[in-house]
Amino acid sequence: MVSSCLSSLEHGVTGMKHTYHCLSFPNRNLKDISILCNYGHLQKLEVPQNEIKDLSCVSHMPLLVILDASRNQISDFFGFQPPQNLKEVNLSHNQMKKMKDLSAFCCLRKLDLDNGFSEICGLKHCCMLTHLNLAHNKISRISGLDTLPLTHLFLSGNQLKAIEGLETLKSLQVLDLSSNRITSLSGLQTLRLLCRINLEENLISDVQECKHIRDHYLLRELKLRGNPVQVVQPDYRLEVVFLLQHLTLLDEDTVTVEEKVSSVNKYDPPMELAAARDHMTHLVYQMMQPQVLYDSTLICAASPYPMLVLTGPQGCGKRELTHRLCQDLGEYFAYGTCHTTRGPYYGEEEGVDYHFISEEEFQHMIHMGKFIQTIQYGGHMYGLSRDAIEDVAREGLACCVHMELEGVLSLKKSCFEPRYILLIPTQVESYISRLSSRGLYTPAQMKAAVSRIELYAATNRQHPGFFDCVIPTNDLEEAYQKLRRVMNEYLKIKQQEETEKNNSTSPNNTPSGAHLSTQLLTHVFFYSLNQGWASRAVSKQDFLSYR
Ligand SMILES: Nc1ncnc2c1ncn2[C@@H]1O[C@H](COP(=O)(O)OP(=O)(O)OP(=O)(O)O)[C@@H](O)[C@H]1O
Repeated sequence: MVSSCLSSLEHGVTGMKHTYHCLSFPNRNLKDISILCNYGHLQKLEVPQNEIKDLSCVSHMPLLVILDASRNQISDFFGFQPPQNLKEVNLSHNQMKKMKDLSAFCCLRKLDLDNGFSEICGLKHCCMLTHLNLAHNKISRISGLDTLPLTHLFLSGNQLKAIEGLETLKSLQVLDLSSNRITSLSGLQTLRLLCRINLEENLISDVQECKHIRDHYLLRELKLRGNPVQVVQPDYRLEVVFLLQHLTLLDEDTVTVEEKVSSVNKYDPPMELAAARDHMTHLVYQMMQPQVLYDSTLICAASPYPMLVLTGPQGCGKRELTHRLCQDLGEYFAYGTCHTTRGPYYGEEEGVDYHFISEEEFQHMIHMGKFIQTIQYGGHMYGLSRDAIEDVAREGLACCVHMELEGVLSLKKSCFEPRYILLIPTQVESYISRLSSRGLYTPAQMKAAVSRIELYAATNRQHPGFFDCVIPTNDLEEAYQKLRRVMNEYLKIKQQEETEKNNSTSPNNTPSGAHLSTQLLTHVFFYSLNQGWASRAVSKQDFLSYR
């Protein structure tokens, strides 16, 4: 058969048989190709899809570079003398059962062995092997590949349960592990050059597994179709796109710019967007409630209700300063108690530091339209309720609260127009030692808090006027004195004290009158702030109309 093939091939070809460099006989029912022993100059031999059992003729082809004998009946693994330059061998779909030592084939670059092996071995000295196809075998553990310079590895259709033994394959670019029983992507972390991964038809059920390949900046194509994760996680695609921002193809579908934007907006929205959403949520829930007629405490067309917000990174001292200010200037300010889902720290009191409530209660309050703003911080919810402000306002006082930047952004969207004081640590070391001396935070929490200093600083730099005043908090006592000075100045406290002293002899000076005067000055303070810090007297009628 071969000879008839060859003679038909030779027919019309000039030159001698030894001049052939390439012979190709696919699917010709060839059984015996021993005649090819005479073709010593062959560089490429392609005899796929025949019935060949013996490849010993290859021993007579010292110049052979490419051999394709796939889909035959060969059972003898590499049963020929190694041609010195043999680079590509395809012996897939034959009847070989066991791999054997290929040290003599050290020039191999590409090897296809899609057979029935249960163990990988014998490749240790193939120090040029870059492409290896071991698909459709019975391999349950990857081993013996760690010394190879592989760039392409195909192990689909095996019995792998875990990705192990690949850690050292730092040159790997394309990896096919489809149709196995893999549950985790752990083991791929070190393979930073990967640009294509096929994990179809496995047992991956958690999208967070993608975190193992999150830093693979060259990764462009990922296939995860046929894994439980697609069923279990309804937003699977968006979540994968969020975790792997560099992907261009997911499950063979192009990852669009719109998908990338939606995924970021969903899983890590920019602060402004989160604040807008927060504001919208509370507004909508509030509007969905049966109409409540709030007393006019918080509503005044002429000027907004006075509020003071101390903001800054966690543990910078803003809470202590807020409490102290409300204590010292109790005739002007009262503490607006927020709600939180975190449990009380040692020494914290219900209603004093926070209203400590459960997650369900918090959600219920959101749905009842109770909050002005909320944030999630450190895994807990925090929120400022309208009632908390109302309680203070009813006392005729200005509400003083402390909050993180996200809360400020949300509050700025509301009808309230507080004054914002930024308290910022400028000496990181002393900030860290203050945080650790509280004994409340894990190193990760402290790291997160420290990283937010720059967030505040950048906001202050990039948005002049965003904060009304900035006070460094390296030394809390100094910070408080500065805060008091600012407040005294705003409130014209000296001037008021003198006025009160002068009036103390006046028969008309009733206690309620004094209280009113305090309220009036509070109002003056905020009114003047609204007018660009210009001091201005406000008439009693003005004040009463505000009340
Ligand atoms: N309603 C709110 N909106 C936004 N941020 C808030 C709100 N209530 C509290 N926060 C802030 O959430 C952060 C965490 O509060 P928490 O009381 O758990 O922290 P802390 O460790 O005691 O730190 P701090 O001393 O700064 O309050 C703090 O920065 C706090 O100011």
